[in-house]
Amino acid sequence: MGHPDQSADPDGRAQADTRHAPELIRLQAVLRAARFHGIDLDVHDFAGEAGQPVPTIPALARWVEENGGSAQGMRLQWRELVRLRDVPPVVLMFTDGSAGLMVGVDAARGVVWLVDPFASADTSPVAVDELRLEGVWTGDVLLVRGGQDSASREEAVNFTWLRRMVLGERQLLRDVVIASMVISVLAIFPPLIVMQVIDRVVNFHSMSTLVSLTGLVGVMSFYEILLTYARREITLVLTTRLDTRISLAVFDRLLALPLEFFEREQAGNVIGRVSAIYKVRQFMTGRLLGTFLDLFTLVVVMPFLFWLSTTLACLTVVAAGLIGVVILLAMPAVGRLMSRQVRAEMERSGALYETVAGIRTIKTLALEPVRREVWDEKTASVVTASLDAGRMGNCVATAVMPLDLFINRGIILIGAYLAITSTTSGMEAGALMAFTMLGGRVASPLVGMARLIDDLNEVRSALAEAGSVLNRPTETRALTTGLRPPIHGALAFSDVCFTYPGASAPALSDVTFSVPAGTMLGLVGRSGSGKSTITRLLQGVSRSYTGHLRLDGIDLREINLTYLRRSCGVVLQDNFLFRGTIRDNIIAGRPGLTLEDVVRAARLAGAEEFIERMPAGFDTWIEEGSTNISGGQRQRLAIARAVISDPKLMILDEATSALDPESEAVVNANLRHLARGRTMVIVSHRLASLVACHQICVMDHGHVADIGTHDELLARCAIYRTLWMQQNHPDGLNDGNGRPGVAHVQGDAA
Ligand SMILES: Nc1ncnc2c1ncn2[C@@H]1O[C@H](COP(=O)(O)OP(=O)(O)OP(=O)(O)O)[C@@H](O)[C@H]1O
Repeated sequence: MGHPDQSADPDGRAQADTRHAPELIRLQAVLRAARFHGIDLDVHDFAGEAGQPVPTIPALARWVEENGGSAQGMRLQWRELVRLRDVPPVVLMFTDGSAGLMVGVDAARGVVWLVDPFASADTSPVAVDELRLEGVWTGDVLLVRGGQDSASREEAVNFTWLRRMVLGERQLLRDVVIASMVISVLAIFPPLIVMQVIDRVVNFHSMSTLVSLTGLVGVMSFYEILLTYARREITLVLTTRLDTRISLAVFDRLLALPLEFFEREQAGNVIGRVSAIYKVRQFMTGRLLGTFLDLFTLVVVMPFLFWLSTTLACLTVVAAGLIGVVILLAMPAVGRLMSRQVRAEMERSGALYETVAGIRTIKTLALEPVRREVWDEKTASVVTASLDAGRMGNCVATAVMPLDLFINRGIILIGAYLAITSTTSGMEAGALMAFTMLGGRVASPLVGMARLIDDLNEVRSALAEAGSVLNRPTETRALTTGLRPPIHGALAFSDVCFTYPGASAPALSDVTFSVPAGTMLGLVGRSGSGKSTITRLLQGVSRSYTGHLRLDGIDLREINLTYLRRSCGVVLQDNFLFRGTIRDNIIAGRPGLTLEDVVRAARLAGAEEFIERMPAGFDTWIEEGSTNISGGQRQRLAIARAVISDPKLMILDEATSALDPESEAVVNANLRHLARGRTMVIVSHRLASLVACHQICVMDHGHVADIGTHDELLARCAIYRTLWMQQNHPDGLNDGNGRPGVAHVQGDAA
């Protein structure tokens, strides 16, 4: 975290405030550049890359893009930098991990004008020349641009979307096309040379012609090798870049889908359908590009074929055309079989995912035979579908084979016949050889085009599958727009009603209560009474409720969703820890947090003591599925992760329910420290852990049955009393306050 004393530095960083860590200066620079375009960024929304101490350009660009802007990283030389004359603030990355804002260029004087990202708006920029800048500048810049068209972020995933993705790589496409065209032209020469060898060298025993032809062959082969290498290399880069583009876009879209969607859909199914997009990518850069490039060969070779022999050229075209017709006729049937195969494969991968995800339950309940049966069934469907599709393909290939053989062999015979019989055709042995060498090249693009249309069926179904997930309404708008008020934590529900999509009964009906800032609210009630639903509404997971839900007087739906979720610390019953160190898990990619913050959060969560006992302390590695730590330790780490950003609102939904009594006691004891200065909403089945809450809200069938302190509820709420007695006096004895025992109360509650 060391930061050079920039006040002593005469360059552009001179103004940078020594109180800020370099990475914060970098974030602030991007934040100011974005503000110039009316994009409001929040440093807390920035998600750094694991293992990167300073914000990287891709992570910064993603931050801007997630908030509705667009950003592009570039590596520039000084002379290129001074050409960026009329662009708004440009972020220059510095070697120490900080950054500067370039607000102007004076090419005549050879200086750029820099400002310190933290300086006030009226601070004058500093002029920095090439020499001074080069001492600190990495050469990287980030260009931030204004409001990315939100429509393009929400654009449907279909052929137009894919075309836009592919055309995004225009330059590489152009290079591949040029290389292919030259290769196509070069392809004419070998047959020409063969023609010359046979007609001139062999027939006339001309050694000198052979020598010159050998030289020519050598030179051309060299160029062909070079060009083919270049084309392969460019195609490789093109494919990889396209893969990256598509991956990023698809993943962004997937993350923007609301949680409700993932809860409804089977995870394996979602993965299978989204992965279908790669079939499409494969098609675009494989078959489609290949056939497109082959077409150049066709354009170049065709006239040459007609020049060699019109009759043979016509016969070749007719045969290739017939192949195309056969394929087109078979296409609908093949298409249907292909879709069936795609669907069967997706269902099988869904079953595989489900088995791996639920392996613990499968093993514990000895469900292996059942899962095996499901797998066998799905595999059988895949096998049948692939066999059917394969057989159909085989039939088509066999049907076109005679035509294919005709092009490759029959043409030689007809050519030979023409050469022997016709005095006018003028076809010589060399020309016939050349023709047969080139004839195959004409057939393959024509056949390829027909197959292409055939493949389109498969691609269309794959794209439709991916689209059925990715084209659902996202929460992007809510995530990137809305207010970001300072949060104190006062909650108010008034007449809130909510029904889950597809459910017949409402989960919440006319819920009205309020929670003053900085107090603790306990939520109790029988299973299914709506407790978790209340916490979901608070986190903005479900937003289709009626009535009003206000946070500090502001309607929750007006608050930026990302900001709201970041401002809320949430601990659930089963918290997922990522593979990585304890420190990484607690920081969870939030910028600007130090080890001291991690230690403070761990202390608050009661986790410090057990972490320190671990061999590597905060650098202890957590395995996948947190198998190397206990349930209680995992919960405490989850609490530390939730409190590290000091949220003013915390939600604990059955956070201690799965813990043993000792771990629960430790966590509960810490809750009191934790609660200081924050609003806490605690859902718990164990009423004893809620006694200290300022208010306890008793839910019953989606209604608020009562709300009050523990003592008030014990005195007046039958449901609460029943639950309390069941947990604390299960023998049905009087609770010692002269209140009735459980048997009596149950009658009451009914
Ligand atoms: N994703 C969902 N889709 C449809 N209905 C749901 C969904 N989640 C919950 N419900 C229904 O909404 C009602 C309230 O559920 P909720 O999870 O809020 O209850 P709860 O009081 O938290 O229960 P528990 O104590 O068992 O966690 C229940 O009837 C439940 O069946």
